[in-house]
Amino acid sequence: MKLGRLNHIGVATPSIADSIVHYRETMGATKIHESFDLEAQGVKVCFVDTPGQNGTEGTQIELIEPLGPGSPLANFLEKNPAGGQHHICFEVEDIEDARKWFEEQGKRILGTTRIGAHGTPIFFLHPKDMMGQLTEIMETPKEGAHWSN
Ligand SMILES: CC[C@@H](C(=O)O)C(=O)SCCNC(=O)CCNC(=O)[C@H](O)C(C)(C)COP(=O)(O)OP(=O)(O)OC[C@H]1O[C@@H](n2cnc3c(N)ncnc32)[C@H](O)[C@@H]1OP(=O)(O)O
Ligand SMILES: [Co+2]
Repeated sequence: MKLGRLNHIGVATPSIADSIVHYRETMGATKIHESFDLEAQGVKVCFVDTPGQNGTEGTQIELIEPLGPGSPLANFLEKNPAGGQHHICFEVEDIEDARKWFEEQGKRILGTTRIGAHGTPIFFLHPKDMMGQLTEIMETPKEGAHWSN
């Protein structure tokens, strides 16, 4: 498996509305997308784009707020009521190859491969197996490709 670009940093927040004000007014972000509900993942999502430099592609902050009972963010926000950095997400060319790569190393994969907020397949790796970092792996978006659960 070859590691691809950093797609996003997931930031848990008790209020996307408050976080938008923070990113716009304190951080000077100019490209903040409309938020949307991702019920299957138990989160409300809002992307904040950060521009690239010297020809490199920028990346995104993925603001996530709990949605509904049993959200995967519930415990995290209980421990960190103000929110904070929750996960990092890297792209890979082939999600099944990546899954095998991590499985062969004995890393715990959290649940199934499913469709994430960017419309491509994703899976999560347990933070305790990943140097303390909850890690999301996502297949690189490809023109014309369409995935569904
Ligand atoms: C927007 C959609 C999608 C996308 O397309 O980008 C997303 O990003 S969705 C993001 C939200 N979804 C997920 O996080 C799914 C995967 N997460 C999980 O399966 C669980 O949240 C978890 C990581 C297994 C934690 O489960 P939980 O029930 O909350 O367990 P604990 O609180 O007991 O935690 C166990 C242990 O792990 C530490 N921990 C928990 N979360 C994190 C974290 N985000 N980063 C680092 N460490 C984390 C926690 O502190 C516990 O450690 P100890 O206290 O030492 O036991
Ligand atoms: Co994510």
